[in-house]
Amino acid sequence: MLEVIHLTKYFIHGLLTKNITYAVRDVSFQVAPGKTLGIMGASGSGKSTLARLIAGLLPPTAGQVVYQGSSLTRLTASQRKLFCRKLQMIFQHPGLALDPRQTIGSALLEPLYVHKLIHSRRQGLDKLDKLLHITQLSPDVLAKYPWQISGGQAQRIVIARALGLEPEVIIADEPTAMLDNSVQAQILALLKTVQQQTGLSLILISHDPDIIKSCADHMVSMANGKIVIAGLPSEILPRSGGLFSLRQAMLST
Ligand SMILES: Nc1ncnc2c1ncn2[C@@H]1O[C@H](COP(=O)(O)OP(=O)(O)OP(=O)(O)O)[C@@H](O)[C@H]1O
Repeated sequence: MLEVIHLTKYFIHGLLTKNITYAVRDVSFQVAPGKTLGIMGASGSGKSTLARLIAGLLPPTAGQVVYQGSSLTRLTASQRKLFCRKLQMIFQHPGLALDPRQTIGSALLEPLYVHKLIHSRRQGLDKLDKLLHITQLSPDVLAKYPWQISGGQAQRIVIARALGLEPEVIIADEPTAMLDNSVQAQILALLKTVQQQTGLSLILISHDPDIIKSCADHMVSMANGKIVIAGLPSEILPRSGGLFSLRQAMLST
């Protein structure tokens, strides 16, 4: 269980007069294993700052993130390393998450060695096989560089790299914002399938009500750093009247 308890983050800026921006204010929620929490909100409402706080990439001004009963701020160095493996983040621009000088194969293998999840070339190849299978990528992608693949393939690779570390929580910050509708549906269906197979918790940040309605079990909506609405997406979000039904597209992938 992941718990966010009265989390607050403000930034102080300005040289002569100190200005304070409250990016996240007194935010609390829980995400159970196997469940998806959707986070919506306009630009600047605090979604990405909240994601970075949960991932431990930013220290909170107040409040805490508790994972499996332990507060992030009180983890020992080895617990922290394990938490960094168990919580993975996926961002909007998969291309930026991949080093242009590194082949895809090497990008997938490196974190497995760093976290000592593989100890030999044979184990590495077996693991790569499994990851390519789960993310429906062809083996010839392994020899390519990030600039030789499509945006959809790049996001699958980023997901494969995250899954290789056997995460229990994934925070996906607008993971499909740069992709066209059909690829978007494939990537979301992939995340859903993996969640059903592994029971991981998913925090899905999106400004798109169709995505939240199709994927999230619960949702919160943020404004000015605060949660202003929380509940079931089906009760909070209006019916989709669009021509493109994301749920149908996801089911047909
Ligand atoms: N490092 C920082 N220093 C100062 N202010 C910051 C910093 N990071 C974020 N902010 C401010 O905090 C507020 C929330 O920003 P944040 O990026 O979390 O919003 P967001 O909802 O993710 O926006 P978007 O959807 O555009 O990515 C904004 O007013 C932003 O300018």
